[in-house]
Amino acid sequence: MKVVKFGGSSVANAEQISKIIDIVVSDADRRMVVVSAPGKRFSEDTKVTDLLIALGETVLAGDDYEPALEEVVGRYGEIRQELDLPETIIQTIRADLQGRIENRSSNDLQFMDTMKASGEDNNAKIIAEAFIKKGCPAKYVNPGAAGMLLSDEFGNAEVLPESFENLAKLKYEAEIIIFPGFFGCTKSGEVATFPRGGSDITGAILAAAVKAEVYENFTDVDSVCAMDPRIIDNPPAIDCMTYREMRELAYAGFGVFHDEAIIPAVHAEIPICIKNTNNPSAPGTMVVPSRKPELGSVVGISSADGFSAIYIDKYMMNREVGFGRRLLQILEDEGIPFEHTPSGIDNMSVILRTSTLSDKEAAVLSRIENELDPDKVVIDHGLSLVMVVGEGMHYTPGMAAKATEAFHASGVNLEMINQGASEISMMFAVKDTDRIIAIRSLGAAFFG
Ligand SMILES: Nc1ncnc2c1ncn2[C@@H]1O[C@H](COP(=O)(O)OP(=O)(O)O)[C@@H](O)[C@H]1O
Ligand SMILES: N[C@@H](CC(=O)OP(=O)(O)O)C(=O)O
Repeated sequence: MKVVKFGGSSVANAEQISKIIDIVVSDADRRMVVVSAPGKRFSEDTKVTDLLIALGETVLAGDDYEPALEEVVGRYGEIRQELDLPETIIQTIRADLQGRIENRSSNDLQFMDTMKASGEDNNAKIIAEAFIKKGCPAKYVNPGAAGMLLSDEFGNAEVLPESFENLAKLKYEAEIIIFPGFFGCTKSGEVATFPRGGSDITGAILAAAVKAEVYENFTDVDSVCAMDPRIIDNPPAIDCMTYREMRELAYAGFGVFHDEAIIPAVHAEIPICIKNTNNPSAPGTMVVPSRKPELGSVVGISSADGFSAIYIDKYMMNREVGFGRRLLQILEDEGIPFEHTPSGIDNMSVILRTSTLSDKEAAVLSRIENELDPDKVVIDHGLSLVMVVGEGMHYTPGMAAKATEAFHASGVNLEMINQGASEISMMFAVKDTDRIIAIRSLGAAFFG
């Protein structure tokens, strides 16, 4: 059995939906289909999830939400018309959205999740109808009813372990399952969503639950590229990579696959194949537990902006037992996760996502000053992380030198390096303004 996930670009309009039906019916093993909400039909278009966020925010602001609601309904209306499905579907979708608004929770985050989740939920219902109309027995399955249980961190939920056993039962269904991605429900029955891009996570959970032979993730590129194709023209394609490589690259900027979607696949050892809905015969990129890399080879280079660094200097820090723990405790108390902590004998830095600091920055600074008595503490913003990743980098001398020479030659100032924490990656922090040039210079150094 194969679990297949189609991203927003693959289900953005009737033409794309017709392609996904052909892809599914062309292989009898493709029994479970996870779908996203309609994505962008052209580059300046707006994803339905973003329209739903705008609708939810209009409702919360107490403004007239009818135009925003009609814009969402209009997107489904166009799909329905082109697929020649009954008009009643659109009335049902409008009533569904009205119901979500009228019965809204007093918890704004939970309400927003209910609105966001409707994107995939209503699309899955339409797509199931489209399969049936083409004579292919298919069935919409509601994630909550099927036992996709999530934590109650609305907008950032995680799967609960019992979900896997609940969802395993779906493999006995006779029809092709059409399963909306991106959401599930909490133990108390409230809708909760994964982080943005989370339909990839739904697909991986289902694949692990039913012990699929492969998790096929269909998107709009032939393969994962060694660098973001939006930054570099014609980057090399990746035929095969490991879970670890994909996780590291996805975590820092490879938008093509969600980094958290790797975990369920790793646990169940399900290979992932990333393929193109617009060119399904292309082999795609395989993501597998292990591979034999060429020594010294790099598989990919990714980058992401939106990071900050806390720099702390304190003479004799190395003698102060518990300094690091107390620093991290302050972040824990404030609910701030950290990404990297490079340290020296008298200094320690913590890299974190700027969005997680938000309004807590002053409190964090004052606690560090009062509780850790540093010689100096500063918080720097506007940083990007650049990751160079490859199983082949392990035990290969000269990899960092090659990267720093490339930075030097292109005038990129390095703010921080973290090498060795992970044996398959090097992390470089640079100013946001240097990110693109940093990627291009590394690309030239490692891929020619
Ligand atoms: N390293 C990469 N390789 C391929 N595509 C990438 C990479 N980094 C970013 N992308 C972008 O990811 C896009 C596909 O991801 P996404 O928009 O989430 O697709 P979907 O609509 O299928 O969910 C591609 O169109 C491409 O622009
Ligand atoms: N629709 C959701 C979830 C998702 O995974 O979408 P996509 O497959 O278009 O990345 C989002 O936009 O975040």
